Amino acid sequence: MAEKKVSILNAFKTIIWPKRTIVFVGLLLIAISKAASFVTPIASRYLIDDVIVKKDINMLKYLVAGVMLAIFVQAVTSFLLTRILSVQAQYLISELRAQVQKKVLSLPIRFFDNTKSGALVSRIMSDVEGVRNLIGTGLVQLVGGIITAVVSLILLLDISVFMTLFTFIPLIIFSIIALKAFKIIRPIFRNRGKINAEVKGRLTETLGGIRVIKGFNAEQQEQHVFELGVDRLYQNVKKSLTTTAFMTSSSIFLLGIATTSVMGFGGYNIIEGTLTVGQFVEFTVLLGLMIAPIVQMSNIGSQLTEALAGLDRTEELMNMVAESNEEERTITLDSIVGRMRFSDVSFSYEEDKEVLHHISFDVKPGEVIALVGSSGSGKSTIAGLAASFLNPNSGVITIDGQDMSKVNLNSFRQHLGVVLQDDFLFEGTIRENILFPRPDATEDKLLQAVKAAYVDEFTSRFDDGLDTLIGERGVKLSGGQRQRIAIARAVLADPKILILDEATSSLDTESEALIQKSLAELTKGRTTFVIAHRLSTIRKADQILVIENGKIAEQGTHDELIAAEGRYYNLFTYQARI
Ligand SMILES: Nc1ncnc2c1ncn2[C@@H]1O[C@H](COP(=O)(O)OP(=O)(O)OP(=O)(O)O)[C@@H](O)[C@H]1O
Repeated sequence: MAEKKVSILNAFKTIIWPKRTIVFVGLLLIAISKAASFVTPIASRYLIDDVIVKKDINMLKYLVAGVMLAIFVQAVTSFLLTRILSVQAQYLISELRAQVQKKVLSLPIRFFDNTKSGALVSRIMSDVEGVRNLIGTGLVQLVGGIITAVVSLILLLDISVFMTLFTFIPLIIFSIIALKAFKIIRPIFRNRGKINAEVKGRLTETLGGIRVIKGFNAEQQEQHVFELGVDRLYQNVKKSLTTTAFMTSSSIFLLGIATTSVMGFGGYNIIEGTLTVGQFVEFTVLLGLMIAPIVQMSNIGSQLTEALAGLDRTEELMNMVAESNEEERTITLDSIVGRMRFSDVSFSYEEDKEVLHHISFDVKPGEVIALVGSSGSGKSTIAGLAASFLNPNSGVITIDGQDMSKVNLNSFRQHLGVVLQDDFLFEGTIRENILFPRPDATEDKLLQAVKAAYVDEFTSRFDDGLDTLIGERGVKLSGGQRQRIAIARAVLADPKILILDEATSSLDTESEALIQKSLAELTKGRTTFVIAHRLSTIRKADQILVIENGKIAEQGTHDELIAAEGRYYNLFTYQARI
């Protein structure tokens, strides 16, 4: 994936500007809040110089009332800031997550072959959280901090130019160090997101493949891989911590110098009579008011940096090309009969490594076409092309005479159904799993599908029938039962074109018979591409393509191919893997 940085300008344009009203309200609130924060230090000068020295009770009342009011204003603005900005930021995060997920789902299958799903989960869920710091309190605090620092500076200069300059030099040095540090930290944060995603991705795979890991006694190996991953994460955090630690310690040192100067010069000026005690106290409190946001800014700065890094990655993803190009794919298929033709189709996953060479064949509507051949010969690739998951490098695939590369993918896929080897069932009830391609199907249709796939044969034995929970928290189903649910799902979807990857696992004869019967029901009247592993399926196919090394080695019906005594005959007679 190409590295691409979103400039702050870009983040401003796409995230902050559309929410300008809310950000403006936030800025207004922070300005009010900060203005109120100056009341206490100013009041403290009057308290010492006027109220205490001149014993002015009347003024004391005004001072106390003023300070109370200021504190009340600060409390209210702080509540509103969090309430308005943080809620808005969280809303934006959920909106962005939905957008990113939509984008991810629109990417071609090839993308998913090359990207860990754990990494994608982190892209969708974590990376967009940076918005919280842009729209939320981060940016506003930064602006608030700047306002406070500038106003304090003016007030400080008003009290004593000399003292201010002396305290200011260390602060300038600190700011320069902080800016340099951010430059170092930003790429570290960027990298952290990547490492996090990789480690999470591997962990998800480890947990998903626990049977294989335990089966091969490979826990140690996985532990090792994970330890390396968390160590990379640790090294990354360590690097950023070193920089932050350096920043913190230099801030302590430089601020110490500033404080010492204030003590020295302040004490001297009071003795000399050029500074009142009240002014001295005001100066000290104001200095604190100015320094606090500067120190805080280093924190906010790194938050903003992290936010921008996360958004960089989101932007990268959002710029990827979706599989369906609506401008090129202009043909809409409202209804189809299901005639498919491959004309001189070649395909390669990687450049210069062609895996299918000049494939041509015709499938009539409703025909079952069996793809057989040794492992790696290209059967799944042909099925992938027929399902529009892949696009040919050269040659043309047509559906009902229309060039598939010009057909709108959604309009084609509404006529498509897939039943794959390791079919995907998710947490939920059996009913939900069958209904998922057609959530609005009537109960009648659902029951028909359930019957056709012989799902009722086992659900009738469950107390909750079709509403039985499956998955982690539910009942565990056998391979054959899972397959039948997948078949029922396809029957309900009622596609015109069906891609069927027959399971290789052998089932007991009874299950096998039920699956065969339900498959016969499913393929009736549908153009079916079946990656066939069972003799019974192949025998019944209208057409068999024997694929070898990405080419069609033989083509015909079972009887024709047996009579020809060629490759198929050999596969068949030697009971090789077909
Ligand atoms: N995502 C991919 N990226 C790169 N090469 C791939 C990819 N998928 C498959 N291939 C290669 O393409 C060739 C054909 O693979 P394909 O999966 O179509 O074979 P198959 O006949 O279905 O095999 P099997 O019966 O083992 O599933 C193989 O050489 C394989 O290594």
